[in-house]
Order: sequence, then C-alpha cells, then structure tokens
Amino acid sequence: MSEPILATHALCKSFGALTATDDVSIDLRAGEIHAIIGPNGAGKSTLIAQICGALAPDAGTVELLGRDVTGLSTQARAQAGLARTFQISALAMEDTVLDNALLGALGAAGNPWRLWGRVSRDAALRDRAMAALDRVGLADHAGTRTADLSHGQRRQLEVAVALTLAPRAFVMDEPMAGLGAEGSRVMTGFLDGLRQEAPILLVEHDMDAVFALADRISVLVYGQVIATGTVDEIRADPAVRAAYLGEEA
Ligand SMILES: Nc1ncnc2c1ncn2[C@@H]1O[C@H](COP(=O)(O)OP(=O)(O)OP(=O)(O)O)[C@@H](O)[C@H]1O
Repeated sequence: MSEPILATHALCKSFGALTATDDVSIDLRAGEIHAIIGPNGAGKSTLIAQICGALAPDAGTVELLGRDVTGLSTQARAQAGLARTFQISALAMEDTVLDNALLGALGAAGNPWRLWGRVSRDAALRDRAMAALDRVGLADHAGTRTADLSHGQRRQLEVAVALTLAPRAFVMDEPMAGLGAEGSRVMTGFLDGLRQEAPILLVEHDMDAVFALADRISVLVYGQVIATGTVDEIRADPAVRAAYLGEEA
C-alpha cells in the first residue's frame, strides 16, 4: 500500500467542555476520494479546519507528504500542496475567469506582488492559468465575468485556481451544496476524474454523491471516527447504520 499523501494522527480539539474532534486519525492515499460523513455537529468542519491550518489542534499532528505541517500556517500548507476548496468568497466576482486563474498562478509562482500589468502579459503564467481552465472545462469562458458563471461553474473555477498551485491533495468542503440535481450530477462526474490529479478528502452531506465517488468513507460521530471502509463496508456496518445512516443506507 502506498504511503499516505495526507494524514492526521490523533487530532483532538475541544471547545470548553465539548470535544469536537476526539483522537481522529485518518489518511488520504494517492488516487483516492476519501469521504468524511457524519451528522450535523459531528466535528467535520472542525477536523477540516485543523487539517488546513485554520484551527490549531489541542493535541495530535497533521502530516502532508510525510512532513509534519501542524505548525504551518494555512498559506504555507497551500504552498506545500494542500488545496482547500470551496470558499466561493475567495473568487473576485467582478474580474474575469482568466484573471481569477491568473491570480492563483501568480501565487504559485511565489510572487504575489508583481505589477498586474506585467502579470497579465507574462506568457508562462498565462499558460499555466489557461491550462488549469482547460482542465476544468472553462477555457471557453476565460473572458467571462466571474459573477456571470453558474454556481457549478464557479466551483469549477475554484478548482482551476487550486490546480494552478499543482496541488498534491484536495480538501473539499461540501462541493454539492446548493447545486441541485443536475449540478450535482455534473460535479460528481467532474470530481470523479479529478482524483487522478490529486486525491480528495471530501466532506459532503449528499449521500448519492458520496456513495458514487468515495473509494473509502470515514464516519464521524460525536468527534470520533466510528468506522472507515469502502462504500459497501460502511453501508453494511451496524454501528454506522445505528448512529447515522439509518434507513438511508
Ligand atoms: N468555534 C467554536 N466554538 C464553540 N463550539 C464550536 C465551535 N466550532 C464548532 N463548535 C461545536 O463543535 C461541534 C462540531 O462542530 P462542526 O461544525 O465541526 O461539526 P460538523 O460535523 O461540521 O457539522 P455540520 O455538518 O453541521 O457542518 C458542534 O457541537 C459545534 O457546535
């Protein structure tokens, strides 16, 4: 079995008397989609915040490509290859699709302070940005104002921005939220192919999408991982059915 790209080791985080993540150890391997599911308040967002560096754990570590990144900032983790989506507000809505991708490519080039005029003429950056747009199917919309994209297209643009950083792992927070049935279907197909670029740690409430996409699922209940396994294993797990899936499975 290959070494994990991303791993947490015994992550703990409490808010006062409430233990939001309790000894959470999970990993993400090359080529896979690993979904984290669980009821509201189970600790999924708290876990992701610790993985991405927005929240410091009380105990435990986060490892990216074999390196302990627990002490690194969100930005340093992103530079190290951890791509977090979806935070729609991160897009500049009045700018074009290409400009948003260029801003991402600029960050990847490690010099966000170059003058914009020079940047937009920089052929290498432009190529990197266009390649990312092409990869997500938005190359034809390069000149479109970002605000004029559909909800689903904006999510794809976020992935394009992330791709300009040549990510080694994606952490995705509810990519299906608000997309509707058709949008979810398109996004599911898109993520299905994207795991080849980098593995995806996926937090998602849409069980159809999770069951269609996940190579493995971990179930979080009251801050603890109660099971990790394939879709079939999780569907059949009595503890999971009792605690979470119920009749849905
Ligand atoms: N900053 C905070 N201060 C106090 N309590 C918090 C804080 N953030 C989260 N919590 C609590 O920690 C627990 C876990 O919350 P979290 O948002 O991680 O769960 P979740 O699984 O992401 O839920 P949802 O599916 O509803 O997004 C909840 O009981 C929540 O109220």
